[in-house]
Amino acid sequence: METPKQPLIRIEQLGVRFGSQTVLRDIDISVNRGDTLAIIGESGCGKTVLLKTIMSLVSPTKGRVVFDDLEFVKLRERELAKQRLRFGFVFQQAALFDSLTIYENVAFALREHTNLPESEIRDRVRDRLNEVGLSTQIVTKKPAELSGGMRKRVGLARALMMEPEVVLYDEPTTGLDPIMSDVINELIIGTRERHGVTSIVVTHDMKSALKIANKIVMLYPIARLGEEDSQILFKGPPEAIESFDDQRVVQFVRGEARDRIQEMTNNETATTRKRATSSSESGAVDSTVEERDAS
Ligand SMILES: Nc1ncnc2c1ncn2[C@@H]1O[C@H](COP(=O)(O)OP(=O)(O)OP(=O)(O)O)[C@@H](O)[C@H]1O
Repeated sequence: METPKQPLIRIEQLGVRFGSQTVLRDIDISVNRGDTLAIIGESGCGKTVLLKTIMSLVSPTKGRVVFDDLEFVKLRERELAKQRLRFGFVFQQAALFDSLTIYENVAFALREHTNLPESEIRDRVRDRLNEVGLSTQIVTKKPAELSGGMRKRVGLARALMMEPEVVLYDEPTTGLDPIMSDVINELIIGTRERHGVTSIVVTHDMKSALKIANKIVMLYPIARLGEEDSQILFKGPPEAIESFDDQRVVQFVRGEARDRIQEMTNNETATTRKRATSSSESGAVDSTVEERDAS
């Protein structure tokens, strides 16, 4: 009998806290080789923190992340740096070096981490740029001379240069028009098909999540949960999320605010009252309350 495949990434009972603020609580997720996992959820629920914890840029307060049987937090700096080369990142703002040309940006990791001859590096830069639909005519330009969509594609080309096994995307379609968003979706799908990479995509973009992912995890902000509630509202294939029986999930998928505006107003009023009470108790004048009331 065939032994079941071990997931490539195992996130087990993960918790992350910053001071008194708990951001992630009891998170269990497994990602198989070749999966595209989309992590969705409203602003501030901890998506980016989760991505950073996977890379050990943030340390867990509880639980662990295991990548290919390795716990990054237990590795020495040098070994950690080596293992991180198995990952590629596509950051929200493309995070290119402004003072470097596009060529220098895309070639950067190869120049830093390999002894490849410049001719080989040039060929790879050309191939990767072509793969994301960019011509080599842009190589002498600086990032500021490109559109947002072009910069994101340069960011993807750069992330692929070291032939990573896993690509992490943080909000890859944010700030792009619907056509360019779909170009990025197609590139994420194409990258997985061509290079067999495993992808983890943090996104607000439901359309994108439904199109690119074979697994979706929806997180919820801890502050809105009871102590015993699970922070993962949904975990499963995209086809199951649209008919999922949880109003919080339905609202997010449909992009409906419903009672949220009232709720935000109530929270704001409660905060203002609390400030007013404490300042009148201390005899001080609370200018914040006056400013808020006036607006
Ligand atoms: N290094 C840090 N120190 C303290 N608090 C942090 C740190 N990083 C993130 N946080 C807090 O953790 C919470 C979750 O942040 P995170 O960036 O993961 O949210 P998100 O779901 O990605 O939001 P968005 O969709 O708006 O990008 C926020 O309240 C944020 O202020």
